[in-house]
Amino acid sequence: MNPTAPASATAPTKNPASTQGRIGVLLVNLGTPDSPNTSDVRRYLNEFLTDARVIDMPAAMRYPLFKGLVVPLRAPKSAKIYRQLWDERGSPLLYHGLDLKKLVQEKLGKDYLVAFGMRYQNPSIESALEELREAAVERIIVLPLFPQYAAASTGSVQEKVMDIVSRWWVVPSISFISTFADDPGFIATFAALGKAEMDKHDYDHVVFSYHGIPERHVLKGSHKGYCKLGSCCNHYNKNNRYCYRAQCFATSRLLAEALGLRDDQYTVCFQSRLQSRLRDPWLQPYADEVLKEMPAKGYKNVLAFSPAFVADCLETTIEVGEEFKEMFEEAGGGHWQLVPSCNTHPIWVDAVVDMVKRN
Ligand SMILES: C=CC1=C(C)c2cc3[nH]c(cc4nc(cc5[nH]c(cc1n2)c(C)c5CCC(=O)O)C(CCC(=O)O)=C4C)c(C)c3C=C
Ligand SMILES: [Fe+2]
Ligand SMILES: [Fe+2]
Repeated sequence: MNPTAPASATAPTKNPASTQGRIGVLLVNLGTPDSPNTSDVRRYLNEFLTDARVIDMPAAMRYPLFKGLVVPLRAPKSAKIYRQLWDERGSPLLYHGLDLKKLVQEKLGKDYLVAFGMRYQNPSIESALEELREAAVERIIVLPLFPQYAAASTGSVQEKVMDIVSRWWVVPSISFISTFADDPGFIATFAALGKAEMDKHDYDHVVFSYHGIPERHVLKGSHKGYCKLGSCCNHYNKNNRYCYRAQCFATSRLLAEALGLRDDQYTVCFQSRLQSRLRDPWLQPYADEVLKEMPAKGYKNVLAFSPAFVADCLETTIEVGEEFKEMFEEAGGGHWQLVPSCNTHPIWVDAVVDMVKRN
């Protein structure tokens, strides 16, 4: 060592500034078309239904079948329903997401930067992640806005995020909130929304209708073959934490408890199955079949929750709120009411903030 050399040449300069930056929060929902025009709906469905986590068949079959056949046939029909959904602010899934982002940012304050992206279409996950990268966030917490983990929803978001970030030269620390099926704040939000409806009307039965997925998807994710799609899903534990069916049952039990419902006062069912010629079974019972049988069982006034969604969208407002209502009334039912989703309910905003801070 040269004793005459200045200390600064050999020792690193002291850096008084901390390396600590803001924490990035990425909220992600599924996605929606840019407009309800058939061409935009077609582009959305093409991206959605060629995702290998949604349609889990070899690409050589998936592309010709879905891009070539299913989507061209489905797009005009879906566009018609999307036109029914669209309001002056556009697609509810999008504007509720952007509103939530703003409110969560306000509550989290300047130590956090909150971004919002969609798995399919816009704003893209790429653009949201780029916003966080530009701001040199210290780490990223990803919250896919699906209460119950499914490979087709949460898993797809995770894969997309990891794919993008893995191509960055500097890969930041990153963590995922993979399920919040039993989160107390999430349950408290739906309980409050449900109670508000129960105060307005007397109901003889409650329905918890979840987005369906193929049974195969559940079994593929079963830990060491634990899930048999039977009574195993009635208990939510470390062996089936990511079993979609067990999570839906756990959410329902907790909601029923919060609403003071006995076991015989509610029914769990699964909606929105994609009818395919392959006729693969989806999670059952199917919601449309369940609700048509209700009037004959004496359930004339039914309150319907859709707790697989934290924002109103096509699947809640149109499918449960309008199509199911019509089917129920045609089957002899009296009053059918959809409980609105969490959207920007203050308890939900606090729940998201809590989940982020706990992570
Ligand atoms: C709750 C999370 C969701 C899971 C799990 C999920 C699985 C899944 N979905 C399809 C097919 C379609 N879903 C569609 C709409 C849609 N799906 C979700 C969420 C989940 N899907 C949302 C939030 C929405 C609504 C988006 C909106 O813009 O409002 C559609 C498009 C509508 C239509 O044409 O009917 C399709 C198709 C499959 C095949 C699947 C699992 C394998
Ligand atoms: Fe879906
Ligand atoms: Fe299970």
